[in-house]
Amino acid sequence: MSEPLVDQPDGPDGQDGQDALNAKQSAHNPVIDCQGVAKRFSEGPQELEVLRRIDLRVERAEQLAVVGPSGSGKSTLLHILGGLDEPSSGTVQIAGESIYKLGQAARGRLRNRELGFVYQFHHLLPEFSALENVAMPLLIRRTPPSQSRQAAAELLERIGLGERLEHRPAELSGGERQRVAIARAAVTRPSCILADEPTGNLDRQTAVNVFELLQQLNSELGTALIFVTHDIDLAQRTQRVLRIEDGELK
Ligand SMILES: Nc1ncnc2c1ncn2[C@@H]1O[C@H](COP(=O)(O)OP(=O)(O)OP(=O)(O)O)[C@@H](O)[C@H]1O
Repeated sequence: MSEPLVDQPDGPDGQDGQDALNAKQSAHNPVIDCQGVAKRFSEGPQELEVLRRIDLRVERAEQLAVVGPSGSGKSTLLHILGGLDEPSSGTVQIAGESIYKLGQAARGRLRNRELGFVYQFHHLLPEFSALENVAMPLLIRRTPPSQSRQAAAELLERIGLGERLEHRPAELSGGERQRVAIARAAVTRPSCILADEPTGNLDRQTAVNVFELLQQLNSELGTALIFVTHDIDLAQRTQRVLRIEDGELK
């Protein structure tokens, strides 16, 4: 996947004001509304239909898990919902805006405003400290550096990493790295965090801790959560569990 983890700023001056207006107007829409989505991949002469007839509304502050066998299309669905991979057909609205009708720059801004992403592997920048990694999405939005660092420090302290601000990823445990990655996704106060097997690489207790952090952000900040997982126990602890089977949501 070639999309950056955090979107680069672009667009003419004055765009920030337009984006703020859009954000205000869209606050009453579902976070994500996906209708009639299908996804086909071409494999030489053959076509692989991974998803078909997917209808899904994710409301503000909702939490849901997506489960299904390996290769059933969970990650593909998450990428489509997150504006990272265009569906073959169907529509995806994020905060009321049809993301795939937008150009790349506006699409990036909408993603940056509304969504945060967490992956199985943390994808933190190795040469930067935990604090700098978490501040990065704010700096990219042109938030002043002192304000970005303060917001990052406050969030890291809130999630129990106040003693690790200056540590680089290599100096953190696997669970700590993943918590930093979650803080990076949450620091912009997105409407929704899309998490693709965020606990897949962790031991049981660390996985539970990381999952509970996502739930804490959901309840304290009202951030909706879409959680792709193979872990049925954790999935059952979310409000709603969706299963992908034969390319459809059950
Ligand atoms: N870019 C692509 N080109 C061709 N086929 C693809 C592409 N991306 C995914 N696929 C295929 O789509 C199917 C679904 O893949 P996906 O990664 O969404 O499954 P998944 O449910 O997330 O699997 P896992 O649980 O193993 O991570 C697989 O058969 C995969 O090979």
